[in-house]
Amino acid sequence: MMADADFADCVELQPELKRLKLRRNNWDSDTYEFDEVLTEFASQKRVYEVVAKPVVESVLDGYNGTVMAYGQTGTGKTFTFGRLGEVDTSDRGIMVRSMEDIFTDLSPNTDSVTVSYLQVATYVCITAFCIIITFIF
Ligand SMILES: Nc1ncnc2c1ncn2[C@@H]1O[C@H](COP(=O)(O)OP(=O)(O)OP(=O)(O)O)[C@@H](O)[C@H]1O
Repeated sequence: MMADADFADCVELQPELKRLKLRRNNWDSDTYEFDEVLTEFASQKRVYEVVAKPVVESVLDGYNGTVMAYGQTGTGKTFTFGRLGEVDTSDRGIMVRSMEDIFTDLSPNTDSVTVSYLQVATYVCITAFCIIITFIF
């Protein structure tokens, strides 16, 4: 068994600073700043509020919106977007939460909604998951 001192995480998340640190080695690292850094402890609600809710709100103001997840296979794109939350409603993903907010806001007699959903896989198993929402008044 390896002693703790023999290895260290090469990626360090600093959510409170909205930063991600990539260690090159023990004495050198690069730091990247983001609009938001979400850890594995972030709830589906928090992810929705940070990532997709602003897009939904702008859609409801008449703009087109796209939310896209991109990453290696198994990193959680389907979980983050597609969970229905049938057993536990707190599991609901971005697509369900977006629809809830859009259909709460619209007037069925005058408004029309189109939703496109796309999943693509590249040959190295990096996949992208995308929802495009258009709200037409
Ligand atoms: N935030 C999370 N909390 C708990 N489990 C998660 C979370 N995100 C992903 N998982 C689990 O990790 C596994 C892989 O997630 P998922 O299928 O969403 O990955 P993916 O990026 O869509 O993969 P692929 O590109 O192969 O479709 C699943 O078992 C899923 O339940």
